[in-house]
Amino acid sequence: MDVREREIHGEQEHLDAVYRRLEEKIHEAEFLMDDAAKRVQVGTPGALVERDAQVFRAGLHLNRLNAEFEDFLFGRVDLLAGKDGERGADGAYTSVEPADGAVRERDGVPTAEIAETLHIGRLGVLDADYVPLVIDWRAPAAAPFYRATPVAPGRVVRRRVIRSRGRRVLGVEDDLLRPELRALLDGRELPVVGDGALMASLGRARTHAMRDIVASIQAEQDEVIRAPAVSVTEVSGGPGTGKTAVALHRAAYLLYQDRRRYAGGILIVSPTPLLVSYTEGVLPSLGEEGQVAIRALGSLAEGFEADAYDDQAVARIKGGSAMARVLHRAARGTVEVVARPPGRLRVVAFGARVELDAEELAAIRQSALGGTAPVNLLRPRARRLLLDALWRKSGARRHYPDSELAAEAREAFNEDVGTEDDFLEFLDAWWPEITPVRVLAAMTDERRLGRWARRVLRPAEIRLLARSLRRITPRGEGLSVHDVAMLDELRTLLGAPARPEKPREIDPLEQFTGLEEVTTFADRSSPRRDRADREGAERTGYAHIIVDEAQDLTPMQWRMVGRRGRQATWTVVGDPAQSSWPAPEEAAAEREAALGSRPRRRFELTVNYRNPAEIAAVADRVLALAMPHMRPPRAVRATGAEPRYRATGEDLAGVVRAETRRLLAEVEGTVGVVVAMGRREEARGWLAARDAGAVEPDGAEVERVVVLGSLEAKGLEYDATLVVSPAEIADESPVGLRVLYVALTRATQRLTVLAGPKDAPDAGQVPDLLRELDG
Ligand SMILES: Nc1ncnc2c1ncn2[C@@H]1O[C@H](COP(=O)(O)OP(=O)(O)OP(=O)(O)O)[C@@H](O)[C@H]1O
Repeated sequence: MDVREREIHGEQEHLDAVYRRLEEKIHEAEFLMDDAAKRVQVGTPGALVERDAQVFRAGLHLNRLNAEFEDFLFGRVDLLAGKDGERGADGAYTSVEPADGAVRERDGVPTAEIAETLHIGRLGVLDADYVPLVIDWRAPAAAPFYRATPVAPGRVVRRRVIRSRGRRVLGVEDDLLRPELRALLDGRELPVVGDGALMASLGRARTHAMRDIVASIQAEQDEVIRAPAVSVTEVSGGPGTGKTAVALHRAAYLLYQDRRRYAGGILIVSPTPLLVSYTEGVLPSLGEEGQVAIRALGSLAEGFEADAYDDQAVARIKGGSAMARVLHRAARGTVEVVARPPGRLRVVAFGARVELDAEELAAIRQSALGGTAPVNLLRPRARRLLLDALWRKSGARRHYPDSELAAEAREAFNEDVGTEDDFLEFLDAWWPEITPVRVLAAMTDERRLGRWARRVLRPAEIRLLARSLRRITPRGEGLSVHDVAMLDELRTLLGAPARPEKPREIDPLEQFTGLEEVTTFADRSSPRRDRADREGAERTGYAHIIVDEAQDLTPMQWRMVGRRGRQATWTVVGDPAQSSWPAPEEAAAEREAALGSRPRRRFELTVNYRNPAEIAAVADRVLALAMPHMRPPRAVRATGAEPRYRATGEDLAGVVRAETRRLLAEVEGTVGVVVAMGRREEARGWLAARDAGAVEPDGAEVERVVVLGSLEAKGLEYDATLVVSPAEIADESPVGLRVLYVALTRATQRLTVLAGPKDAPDAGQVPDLLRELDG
C-alpha cells in the first residue's frame, strides 16, 4: 500500500466506526419511538405530553440519521496539545493556542507529538464512552479546521479534507500548516497527501443546484459565518467571493448555536426565483431543513407570487420611495372609488324617516379618513360617525331633556338603526372592505392617479405607471416583482381584510401572452410556487433576516423586508458593483430605516472563488468603466483558457447556436447564455431543447443550457457562459455596465463573448467595451 492508500484506509476505518455508531443511534431512536407509542395506554395528561415530546425528539433524530449524506464526514485536524486543557460540551479540547511545551527541539529539529485528532462532519457523533467520533462543523472545536492558516496555525499541524460517497472514503487532501515542524503521530511521522481540497472543489463541474462548501470554508468566510448575531452583520465582496454560500452556512450556524431562538424564524431573501431554486438544496445538505424560509422578493408577501420583470423605467417608478406616498393617498382615495352607494342614506328611526344627503355623506367620509389608521380598520369609526349624524338630524335629542334618558334613547337609536337592513346594506356599499389589488386597479385611471401622485410623480411617469398596472387582473394575475412590494405596502395601509385574498393559481402560458415584461422559466419554478402556496399562512416577524444581493433591493422592497424584521437581527450581503438599481442613495435611506439604529459589524470578502483569473481580467475591465473606484476581488486560480471572442455578423442565431454547442463540448456541466432582457424570448427560440439536451450516466435527460436575460443571471453560475452583445446589455439601462459586469462574472471555466454590430468589434473580434485600455 502506498501512503495515499494507507491514509484512505485509515479514514475508512474511522468512517466505518462512525456508521456503526450511527446505526446504534438509529436503533435507539426506533426503540424510543416504539416505547413512546406504547405509552398511549397510560393516559394521564403528563404522560401524554411526555410521550409527544419523546416521539418528536426521536423522530427528529431518526430523520437526520437516515438522511444519507454524501459526505457525512469531511474533515480532520491533527492538533498539538492545547494551552488550557479545557474540554467543550462535545468532549473536544477547545484551546486555540498550543501549550508551552508542545514543541521541543529534538536532534536540532522542532518536533511535536500530535496530542489530539478531531474528525469534522455534518453532525456531531459521540461514541458509547462520550468520546467524540465526529465534531459538528459548527461547534467551537471545529473552528480551527476553517480558521487555521500557515501564518496563524494555532494548534493545527495538519488539516485534511476527506472525500467520501455514502459509506466509502474516496480520497484525502492535506494541508500542512506547520511545515517547519516534525510532527509525530503514535511515534510515526505525520504523512501529507494530495494537493489542496479547495482547488479540487473549485474546478468541479456545476449543476443547477448549488453545493455546500463545509469542507473548504476559508478563514475570512468562517469569520462571517460565526460572527455573533447581536445586531446587523454587513458583508460586502465582489462576484464569486462566496457571499451567498456564506449567508446559507451562517443560517445553519445560527440554528446550531441557538436553536430555540432561531427555529422557524430565519428568513433568507433572495432576488430571483432562479436563485432560490439554485440555493435551496444547500441547507438540507447541512442537516437543516424546514427552519429557514428562502423567499424570492416576488414571493415575500403571502398570497402573491411574481417573477415577471417590469422594464427599467417602470421599475424605477414602482420601486422608488416616492411610491409609498402615492400609495398612502391611493389607499384612502380608493374608498371613494369603490363605494357604490345610492346618493343618500335613508333610515327609519323611532317611526320617522331620517336622511343624509350626498354632501353630508362626503363630509362624514372625509372626517372618518382623517389620521393615518389603516383604511379597513376605519369602518367602525365611519359607522359611528354616520349614526351620530343620523341622531343629530333626527332631532330626537330634543324630546329627552334629561341627559340620562337621552343617553338611553341614543343607545336604543343605535341599536335600532345600526341593525336595520337598509343601514347595513348602505354601510357595506359605502365603506366596503378594500383589498390591495383593488387599489392598484383604482390606480389604472390616469386622471385619478394624477390626483394621487400630484407633485410626487411627473405626468409621463403617471402615464407609464397607470398603463403598466392595467395588466393586473382582479384576481391578482399578471403581477410583476415590483407590484408585490406595492401590494405589501398597501396591505399595511389598508389593514388586514377579514377575508384573506385567495392565493392565485397561475397558468404559465398566460404569462406569455401579449406582455412586454414576461417571465422566464415560469415553467421551471412551478413546484416552488406550489410550496409557496402551501406556506400561505406566512409568519410576519422573523428572529433573523438574511438579505442576499442586498445591493438590488429597491426602496419599496427594503420597506417590505423591513416590516418582517422589526425585532430581528440581520445579515446583509451584497456588492455595490453589481447593483442594477439606479438610485443608490434612495435605497440606502430605506435600508437604514429597515435596519434601524442597531449597531453594524462590517466584513469584506476579498477572494474570487468562481472565476478563473483569465475571465476575471475581462470582467475587471468593465468594472473599471462602471465603478472606477472599486477594487475587484482576487481570483485564486487560472485555467490557461483565455476567453473567446466572435463577431456575429448577420447570422446572430446561427453563431449563438454554434458557440453554445462548442461550449457544451468543452465543459461537463452547465452552459449559461446571457442576453439583453429584450432578447430573451427570441434567444430561447434559437436554442431549441434538443440542442441543449445531454444524457447523464444514469440515462436521465438533463438540460445543460440555460438562456437568461441579463437581470436574471444574478447570483448564478455556470461552467461556461456565452455573453451575447455586451453593448446591448450595457445600453438597456442607466446601470447597464454593472449588469454587464454581473454577466461576465458567471463562468467557472469558460467564457465566450459574441460581438454584434453595436459592439464595434476590432480585428480580434473583441467588443469595444471589453478591450484592454492602452497603458
Ligand atoms: N470556501 C469555498 N470552498 C469551495 N467553494 C467555494 C468557497 N467559497 C466560495 N465557493 C464557491 O464559489 C462560487 C461563488 O460563491 P457564491 O455564489 O456564494 O459567491 P457570491 O459572492 O455570492 O457571488 P455573486 O456576488 O457573483 O453572486 C460558488 O460555486 C461557491 O460554491
